[in-house]
This record gives sequence, C-alpha cells and structure tokens, in this order.
Amino acid sequence: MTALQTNQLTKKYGKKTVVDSVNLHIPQGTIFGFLGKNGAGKSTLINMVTGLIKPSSGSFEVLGQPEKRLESIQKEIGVLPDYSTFYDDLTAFSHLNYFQKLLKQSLSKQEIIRVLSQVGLEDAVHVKVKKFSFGMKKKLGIAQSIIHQPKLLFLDEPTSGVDANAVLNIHSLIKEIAARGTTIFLTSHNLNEVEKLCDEIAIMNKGRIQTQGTMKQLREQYQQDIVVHIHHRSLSEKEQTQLKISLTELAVKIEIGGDASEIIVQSSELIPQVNKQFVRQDIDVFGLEMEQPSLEEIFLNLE
Ligand SMILES: Nc1ncnc2c1ncn2[C@@H]1O[C@H](COP(=O)(O)OP(=O)(O)OP(=O)(O)O)[C@@H](O)[C@H]1O
Repeated sequence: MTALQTNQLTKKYGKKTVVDSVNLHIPQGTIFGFLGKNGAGKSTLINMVTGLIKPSSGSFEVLGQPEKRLESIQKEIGVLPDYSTFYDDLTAFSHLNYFQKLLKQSLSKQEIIRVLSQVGLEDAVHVKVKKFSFGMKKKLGIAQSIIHQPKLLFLDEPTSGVDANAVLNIHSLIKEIAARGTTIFLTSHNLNEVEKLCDEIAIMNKGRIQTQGTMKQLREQYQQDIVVHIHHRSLSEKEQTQLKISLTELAVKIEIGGDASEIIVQSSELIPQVNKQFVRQDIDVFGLEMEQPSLEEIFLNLE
C-alpha cells in the first residue's frame, strides 16, 4: 500500500502558488527525505496532507484513504509536535499520559515509561517539562508522535538545535521506528542526515518537486565528472608517460604520480577501461576509489 500519494496537489495564497501540481508517491515502509530551501513549500504540503489546511486543487491519499476520510485515519498518523504546545508544569510522564488519553489510547504506566526510555528519557520520566533542555523536548516530541504506534510519521526537523550525541540517538531511534514498519516522512535541512537515513529523497523548489529518487538515482542524474583515485606500484618516469598517453582518450583530467594517480572521467562505465590500461601495462593496482558527490553537492548545484 502507498503511505502517501499526491496528485497534482496545489495550494495558492491569492495569486501566489506555494505548492504547484505536486505528484508524490511514497511506498509504505520507507524513510522519505523531503528537502527544500526556506520557503520552498514543504510545510504547506505537509499541512495539507495532515489535514491542517485545504488544498486549492488536486488530491491526495494517506494510507489509502482520500482527503475526505482523513479523519478516520488520524490515529494512524504521527506528527512531531510544536514544542510551544507542551505544558511546562507537567512531567514527561504526565504529558504523555495526557496525550495518550486525548488519542483514546489505554497505555499502562509501564508502557508509557517504555516509550520514554525508547527515546532516551528514562532518567527524566518524573521531571517537569520546564526543566527540559531543547534536545530533551525534541525527544519528548518524538515520544508523543509515536505513542500510538502510527503507520505514517511526519518528522519536521527532528534534530535541529540538538547536540551531536542526541542527534545520533535520534537517528538510531528513527531507524528503529522505521524497522518496525512505520513510514517516515522526514523534513530536514541537514543533508548529511537525509543522505544517511533516507531510502528515497524529493527536493522541492518554488513549490514544485524538482527531483525525486534514491540517492543512487540522484547521483546518476546530477553527477557530471567522477574523480577516481588509484594507488599503484611505483612507476618510472617512462611508465608514467606511457600510462598518461594510454588514458588520454578516456579521461578529461589525468594526473599520474609515482605511486598514486588521480583521473577524472565523465561516466562510471569508463572506470573498468581505465583499470584495463593499468593491467595492460603490467601495473599492479592496490586500490581504486571513486569520489561520489554528496547530497549536499547535488542540492547546491540545483537551481
Ligand atoms: N498562510 C499563508 N499565507 C500566505 N503565504 C503563505 C502562507 N503560508 C505560507 N506562505 C508562503 O508560502 C511559501 C512556502 O512556505 P512554507 O512554510 O511551506 O515553506 P517551507 O519550505 O516549509 O520553508 P521552511 O524550510 O522555511 O520551513 C512561503 O513563501 C510562505 O511565505
């Protein structure tokens, strides 16, 4: 089943089209990364598919249900809350307890404590929210968003403003939640995070989906030159010259060194042919590494 599907989904404010004919298809069980610069339209799209605002046109389905039946599956959806909605005088436990009752859940005391432990708040179960650090509030927010074991979870910037250790904890937690079968829709400005966690990525720009695919597909789509680092046995000056001549047709840049060389090719299919030239000249190759563009480079190169 599809966790989320949008068909020509559009939102206009006056004459301004903020979300423009978006078609997304998110299979269940994926961690889907949703990227875009400030003002690209990400929150507007999320607000439409979670029922907070009405689309101007187009349609969507969440967990197989159309917009008009969104109410019936609200309990299957989790959304990382805005921290301003926390009650400062409640403890983490009371906060979750209150929230689960709102969702008409009937978790036992132990089960609530287990959710708090799951997000790493086991030492803060009875601490009031007003004493929480920012990172602790993020974790409590995640606990709140997963307390009803949603099938689809929207996490908007789950690690922004959180220290490095807590970021790692939150990443492990996101992977655990996904491993249990929850589809995760992750918005983040941290491209490393998205690259590390997400199965599939969509990049939004000025209301439109500019590109969508797995990291591998995005690399293939946006990769131009590939830098290949080759470690080899020591070469004499004569061998270096011969090698350079043999690679001229294949590479756009060739730097042959004594025991390591850097070669730039325009397609990954040329790499075996580069390797063949080394073999042909009886040069032992000890290592061959390919430099892949990061999501950050791909993102920055998009208009
Ligand atoms: N209620 C509204 N009325 C008019 N314009 C709006 C409204 N809500 C959002 N916008 C405009 O829509 C555009 C997209 O905003 P949105 O919040 O969806 O972007 P975003 O991609 O989530 O950005 P960020 O990364 O900063 O959160 C912005 O230009 C914003 O000013």
